[in-house]
Amino acid sequence: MDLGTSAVKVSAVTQSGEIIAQEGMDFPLNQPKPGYAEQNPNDWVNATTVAIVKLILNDSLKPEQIRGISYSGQMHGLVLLDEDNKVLRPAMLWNDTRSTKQREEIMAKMGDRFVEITHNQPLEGFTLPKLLWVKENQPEIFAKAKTMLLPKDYLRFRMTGKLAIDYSDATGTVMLDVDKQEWSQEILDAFDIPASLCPPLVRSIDNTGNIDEWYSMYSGLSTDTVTFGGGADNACGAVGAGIDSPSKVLSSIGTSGVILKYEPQKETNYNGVLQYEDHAIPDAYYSMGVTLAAGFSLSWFKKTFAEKEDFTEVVDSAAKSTVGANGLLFAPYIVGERAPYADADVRGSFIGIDGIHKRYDFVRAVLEGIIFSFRDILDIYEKEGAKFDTVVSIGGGAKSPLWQQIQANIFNTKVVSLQNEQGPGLGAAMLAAVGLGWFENMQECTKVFVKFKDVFLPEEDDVVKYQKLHDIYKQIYPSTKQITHELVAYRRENEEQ
Ligand SMILES: Nc1ncnc2c1ncn2[C@@H]1O[C@H](COP(=O)(O)OP(=O)(O)O)[C@@H](O)[C@H]1O
Ligand SMILES: O=C(CO)[C@@H](O)[C@H](O)COP(=O)(O)O
Repeated sequence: MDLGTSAVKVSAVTQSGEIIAQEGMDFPLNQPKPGYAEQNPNDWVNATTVAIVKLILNDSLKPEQIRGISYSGQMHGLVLLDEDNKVLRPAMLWNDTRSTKQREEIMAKMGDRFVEITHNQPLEGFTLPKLLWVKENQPEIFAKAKTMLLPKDYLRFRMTGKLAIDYSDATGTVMLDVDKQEWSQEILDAFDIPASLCPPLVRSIDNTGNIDEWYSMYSGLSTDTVTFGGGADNACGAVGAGIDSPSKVLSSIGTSGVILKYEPQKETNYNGVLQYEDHAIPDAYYSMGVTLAAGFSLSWFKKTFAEKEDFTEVVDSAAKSTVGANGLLFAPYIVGERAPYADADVRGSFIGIDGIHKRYDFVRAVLEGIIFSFRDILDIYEKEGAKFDTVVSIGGGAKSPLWQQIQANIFNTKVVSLQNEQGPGLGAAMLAAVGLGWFENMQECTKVFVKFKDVFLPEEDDVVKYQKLHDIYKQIYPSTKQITHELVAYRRENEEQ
């Protein structure tokens, strides 16, 4: 099960790694104020159940055939439960950036020590600043909170009645001591958070209990089906895309965008410039830079300017434009940014709008701007000495061959796609396959499950043009930071009146 931000996607995968059926269901994202991003955890459960029922009824999957279930989940989102395990407030998601004050307080109190423990900066997107926001702004809810879960862990809880979190999602809370691999008592003490809020830690391949009677009745699943720990969606995406060495890089275009590198050693620390997380693969790690609005920028554009049209046709229209969209650039900071600029209040821009531009130039600029932002992350890795020979492209954005060719040209590296762009869902299934004992380890499972499809090679002339355009693109952030901050402040003042 891949619990994304736009939808849940449930895939049925055989012992030889064939995806034999896939069902999904969308759910809404609520943005009631600037910087807020929330979802109702019950929407995740209902949407997942509808997808499971469709698998059983439409795809004729027999419940007793389903041996194991594992989970890939949107990261960092805060779900708070009371003493009866009832949801206390809407989940605050990874792209909710209201907690700048709390982020600053964490740094003021713990500074470099925080980065030493967690290998991360306490950015607004992560769970701890959100928890502190609730503590400060909704003390009556914080007082009632008995358990904190991340999105996929809430889903698992509703299916099994058991509380657990895997290490890859636990690092994303920035409350885990990465060196000790346990909840950081030092951080919990510093911010007066009861340790009992933190659920038990499990490995991604660990058995987390069978489907319980209630969920079996509700969904039609069998109580013989076993669940497994699962992982953060980017960890699972990397597993499903076969990112098993530091020379391959993952490019994921979901709601967010991610450039991710496999890290064999725990000791690596990017001092919070890039995220550093426990992997879903036991005893491995990964680092990544996140563009907050990748697929989200494209979906916003489509919803706003081409609502009734077919998604693929709108994306394909970008082929009518040129490299550089006839001199139009787009910066995808439409909900703020995380990497390389950790700035919750910057906003996006189209730069260079000309009377000759057509809508397809804007579409092209959106596709290119998102990949320029990915290029910024690759630049950080290359400065650190990394050398990549292959980019594996996953996520909804990987449905577009044009977008993958643009990636090959902007990255000046070979891009390959998967037979099914559902990397995180496949990765989750691989965790269940290893958990069930079908394979000795993740490496053995990768050999059978991960299958590549198309290859996109860099085209020399376009590579040169994109290098020039990226140099221009890099000027957008420093040139627009102040202006866009003032516009966000203006909006806040006016919405508060
Ligand atoms: N046909 C398409 N071509 C390119 N991109 C697409 C297409 N359809 C959807 N997308 C993009 O895929 C994104 C969703 O990707 P997905 O991996 O499902 O996200 P999530 O896991 O966050 O729910 C959307 O935001 C959209 O921009
Ligand atoms: O915040 C992050 C990673 O740190 C995001 O990547 C979320 O994990 C959401 O993923 P998608 O819904 O875009 O797949």
